[in-house]
Amino acid sequence: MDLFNTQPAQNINVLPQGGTVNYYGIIMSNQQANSYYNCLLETIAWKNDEAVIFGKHILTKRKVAWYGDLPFEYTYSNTTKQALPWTKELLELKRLCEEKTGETYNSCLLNLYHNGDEGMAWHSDGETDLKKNGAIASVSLGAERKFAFKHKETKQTISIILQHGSLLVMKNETQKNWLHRLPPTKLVTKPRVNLTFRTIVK
Ligand SMILES: O=C(O)CCC(=O)C(=O)O
Ligand SMILES: [Fe+2]
Repeated sequence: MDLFNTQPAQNINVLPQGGTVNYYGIIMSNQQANSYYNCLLETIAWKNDEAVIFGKHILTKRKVAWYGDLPFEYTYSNTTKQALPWTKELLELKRLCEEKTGETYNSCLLNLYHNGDEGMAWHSDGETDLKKNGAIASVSLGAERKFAFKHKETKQTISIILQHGSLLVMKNETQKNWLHRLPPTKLVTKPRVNLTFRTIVK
């Protein structure tokens, strides 16, 4: 028994209603987290994210990558990407998430935020080829960042700090009822890598 555990318990829902978000806290040793962080920075096929906004092609500062079991096509921000085959480290992290959450995943979207200038605006992960109400497992490596939820109707907001080597899971009706974002901040000068393991249905 961990008498001095200061993390919220993983079976506690961070959301008060309309969805389930479990924060598991740090799920690996600091050494493991450092080594995944360094390795992913070097081995992932990072690309500036392409988005189409009002018909204009733009490149975001944040970098992204998309991996999966099959060369799935994945459309978001009005552009289509094709999944690359898993790397050794991504498969290890996928299995760790599956073991911790009791769910399975077949794809992973990675984000690289170079510093606090880069973030992600309010959205929900409701793309049509994602499994409806499927779990999304989010692993954070590198700089600690704030992550926030906003209820679509009540506008209630909840925020949480995502630590180096931590796991957060969003499931059930979270995407239907809540938006989430990674707010930009002047306080963070170091990179953060985020991996979201998802289930694509075709
Ligand atoms: O960087 C994060 O923690 C969240 C990323 C996210 O919401 C997404 O990729 O859909
Ligand atoms: Fe998201």
